[in-house]
Amino acid sequence: GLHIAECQKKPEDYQKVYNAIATKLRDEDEYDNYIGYGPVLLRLAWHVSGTFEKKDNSGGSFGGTYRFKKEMEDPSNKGLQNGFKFLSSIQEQFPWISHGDLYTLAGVTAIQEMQGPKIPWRAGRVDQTEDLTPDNGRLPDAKGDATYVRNFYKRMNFEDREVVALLGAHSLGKTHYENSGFEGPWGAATNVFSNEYFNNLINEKWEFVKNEAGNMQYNSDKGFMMLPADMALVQDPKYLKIVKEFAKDQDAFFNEFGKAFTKLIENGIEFPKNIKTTVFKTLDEQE
Ligand code: HEM
Ligand SMILES: Nc1cccc2nccn12
Repeated sequence: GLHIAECQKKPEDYQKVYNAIATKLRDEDEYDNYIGYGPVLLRLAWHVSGTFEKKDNSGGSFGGTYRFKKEMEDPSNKGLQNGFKFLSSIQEQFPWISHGDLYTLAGVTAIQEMQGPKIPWRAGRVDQTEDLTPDNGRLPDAKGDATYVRNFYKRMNFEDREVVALLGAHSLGKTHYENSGFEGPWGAATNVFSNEYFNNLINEKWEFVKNEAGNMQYNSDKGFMMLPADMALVQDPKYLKIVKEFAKDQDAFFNEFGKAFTKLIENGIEFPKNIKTTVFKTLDEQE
């Protein structure tokens, strides 16, 4: 059955955690050739939530099971240990926060501090025991085509528009051979949230090439790259229509992403009425 959220702390307590993560993001800006920790924290929040299986309500962000070996060492999670290590000092400073709340709050902080949309967030995830750790293999394959991507996200109750919006997060950070067998973009990696990904999909001239790890990927002459699963969004007519809309209208993209990301990090959890939604202030808004 659904997990019921439980929370004893107040919204201002979580704003303190947000501020500690946001301050550390600013201080430790050299990570990954000065991309910073934003993208990898966002990917961590997505990966701990993307294990959700609606059929038996297993996986998902509630239990914080990423902290256990089986999930941390899932090949799909390679590289996320950098995000986990970044959060260890935050965990020490706020020992009362559950792991699921910490990982998802860190993803929200990363998005907002990278000038992305506001992401409504609720506390109350409760650490579960190791036996509830979901098996490896629940996260999507980068080689998937549009049919694969559409079917994959059905497992988490996401429709086309939500899927296209969520993939817009690929305007951030980069791929690394040592993590996933894909590499790039070169020089153009960013840490500012935008709809650039959609404009690149449409406007760049793409070449489908075998990379140095033996995997096929799309490269553009401007140094951008796309995964096969990215390119699926312009190969499928229904996805393409939404890509074109988000390429033109950044607000529409931001709006859709904000809703879909909250849904992603809350999948499988029931929040009692007394647990209020928090919209955190960015550091800039508090200065
Ligand atoms: C079809 C679905 C998806 C696939 C196949 C996919 C695959 C990948 C791969 C292979 C990487 C490179 C990892 C590395 O080499 O370090 C990556 C990076 C990334 N992904 Fe996705 N992803 C998907 C959906 C998402 C979603 C839904 C989000 C967030 C909402 C997301 C956020 C990110 C971010 C921020 C990075 C950059 C990480 C960094 O720079 O360290 N991805 N993704
Ligand atoms: N930055 C980034 C990360 C992951 C996938 C991806 N595709 C295009 C760009 N991109």
